[in-house]
Amino acid sequence: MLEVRPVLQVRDVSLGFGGVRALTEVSFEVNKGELFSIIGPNGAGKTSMLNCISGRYHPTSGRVLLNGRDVTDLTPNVRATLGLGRTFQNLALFGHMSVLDNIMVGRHHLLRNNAVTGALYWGSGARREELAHRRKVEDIIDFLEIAHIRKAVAGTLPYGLRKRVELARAMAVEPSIILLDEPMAGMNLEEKEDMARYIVDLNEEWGMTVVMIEHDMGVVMDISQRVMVLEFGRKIAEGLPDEVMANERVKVAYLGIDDDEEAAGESAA
Ligand SMILES: Nc1ncnc2c1ncn2[C@@H]1O[C@H](COP(=O)(O)OP(=O)(O)OP(=O)(O)O)[C@@H](O)[C@H]1O
Repeated sequence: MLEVRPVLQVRDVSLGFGGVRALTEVSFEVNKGELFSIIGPNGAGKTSMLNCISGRYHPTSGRVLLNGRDVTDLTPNVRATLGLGRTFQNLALFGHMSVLDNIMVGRHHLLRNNAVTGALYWGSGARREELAHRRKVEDIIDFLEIAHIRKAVAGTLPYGLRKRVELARAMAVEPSIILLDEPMAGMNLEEKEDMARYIVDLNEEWGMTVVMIEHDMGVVMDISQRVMVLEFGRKIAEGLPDEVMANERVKVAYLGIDDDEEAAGESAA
């Protein structure tokens, strides 16, 4: 039987900033094709965890494995070449560049022929490669329905569209897993619904493995296949959305609902 290897394995990851323990021995795995969300109250360690996975932070202890390979000591750029894509909580687009150029930047490391060889051998391999890249980028543009703004300067676009362009750029890397840091933050309801649909399609139609941090609980519970809950840097629950919602510790820690208190309140009334 074929072994199903997780795309992402996080093993006993701890992270400290001076006296602050941002993460304490957190372990979890994400399988190919999953849409996995990390939730928790403010300061629970969600962004710290995403940064440990992407390589922006290095865990004080513990390991991070990508497609079975230990990447703990590798830089974010090397992790990107190994199939890790990400978007940021605060947008990280090149504001002065066009939408198309922003997306092409995402594909830069995939270009085998660089500018010099491309100039020398234009008309052969480099040209074919360039065309293949353009086609891939066009697929992404079609998928995210941003064809009408391809030439627009990224910095001039409304926030919701800039978030979509950022997703396009992350997709352009052709990652085996994509990390989404609060993809709906700052969006209105309509923009949120659109983004949720793109994420679900990305997962279901493109088969992309997704790890998402998101504060909007409704969206998280609607679209995630599995959810992990952090509190004070520790994992307090992991499972199907319904299981997590029903978990007593989660209700108290995250939602501020205590069933015992509720029952006591009802019987006193
Ligand atoms: N660069 C840093 N330097 C010092 N402390 C940090 C740093 N980054 C995070 N922390 C601390 O680590 C803890 C976890 O923070 P983190 O931002 O990971 O939580 P979070 O769950 O993402 O919070 P939020 O939902 O508010 O974004 C917090 O106590 C935070 O103050």
